[in-house]
Amino acid sequence: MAIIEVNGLVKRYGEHTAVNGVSFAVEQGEIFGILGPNGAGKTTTVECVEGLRSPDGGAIRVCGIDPQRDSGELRQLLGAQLQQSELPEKLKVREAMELYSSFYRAPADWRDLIDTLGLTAKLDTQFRQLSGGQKQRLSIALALVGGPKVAVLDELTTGLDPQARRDTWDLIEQVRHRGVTIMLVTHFMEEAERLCDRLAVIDSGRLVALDSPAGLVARVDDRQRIRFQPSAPLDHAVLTALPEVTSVERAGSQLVVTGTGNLLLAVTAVLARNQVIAAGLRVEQTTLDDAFVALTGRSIDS
Ligand SMILES: Nc1ncnc2c1ncn2[C@@H]1O[C@H](COP(=O)(O)OP(=O)(O)OP(=O)(O)O)[C@@H](O)[C@H]1O
Repeated sequence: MAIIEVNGLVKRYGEHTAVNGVSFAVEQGEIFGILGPNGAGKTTTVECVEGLRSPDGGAIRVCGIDPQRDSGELRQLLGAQLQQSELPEKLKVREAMELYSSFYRAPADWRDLIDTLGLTAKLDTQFRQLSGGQKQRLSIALALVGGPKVAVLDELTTGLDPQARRDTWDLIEQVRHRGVTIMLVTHFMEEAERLCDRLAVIDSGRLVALDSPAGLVARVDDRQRIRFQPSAPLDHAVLTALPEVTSVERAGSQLVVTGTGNLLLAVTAVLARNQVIAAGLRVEQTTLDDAFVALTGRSIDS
């Protein structure tokens, strides 16, 4: 069952069309990622879903509710991660949880949530005295305190160190196991690959692909890359002549051979016939990064 439906969403800022006809449906219990480079229209899309921005075209439903028409009801169903700057510096963790849970008809047990998030020892700590990771975890707790059916998390792990990032991913898995549908905005490939069931890839306001991370990679092709240092000069033509090989490039002292099928076997057989040893040989599969470049024509960081 679709819990979020976005159909032909258009949002303009003056002359600039930030979101241009984006459609997708998020199923109940999914972790659904919105992936795209800076300025792609990800935040604008989720802000329309959250009812914070009014669309210029298209339709949105969250649990059957129009976010613009019934924002009061939406607040009870949808938990959004706050931007950190939205909390007063002197507010204590306990006060924040009590205040936010008072906004909801059927709030979750906030002590339980704080415990799961590892913040129990910080209940009497002011917001300004929390570390970056603790602030981030508090913002997740506040997104979940209303016992929402849907949680929208924007740039969940930006600014966290690698360990805190991994801990946050584990936490999001736990939240999903509580039955919450999660919409996650990210520009971290590893996060998208590790957490999301499906990804909407957005570029310049348009949806360019919608699939599982593995599906996106498979969609690009089954290209592989082999990297090695030849022990003796090798005529590239002996490799390019192979039907499995699509290209041979030199990278410093290494050769990078790209191709499909049983590339490794074909290349190593040719090397053996030519009495060339492949030092430091590595096989690299297509990654989500490669898929992103193939889909959008650029790297996510560019
Ligand atoms: N309030 C606004 N007024 C005018 N233009 C805006 C406004 N908010 C966003 N934009 C523009 O709309 C486009 C999409 O912005 P949006 O914040 O949705 O992108 P994003 O994919 O979330 O980017 P980022 O990853 O950098 O947060 C950008 O070109 C941005 O400059």
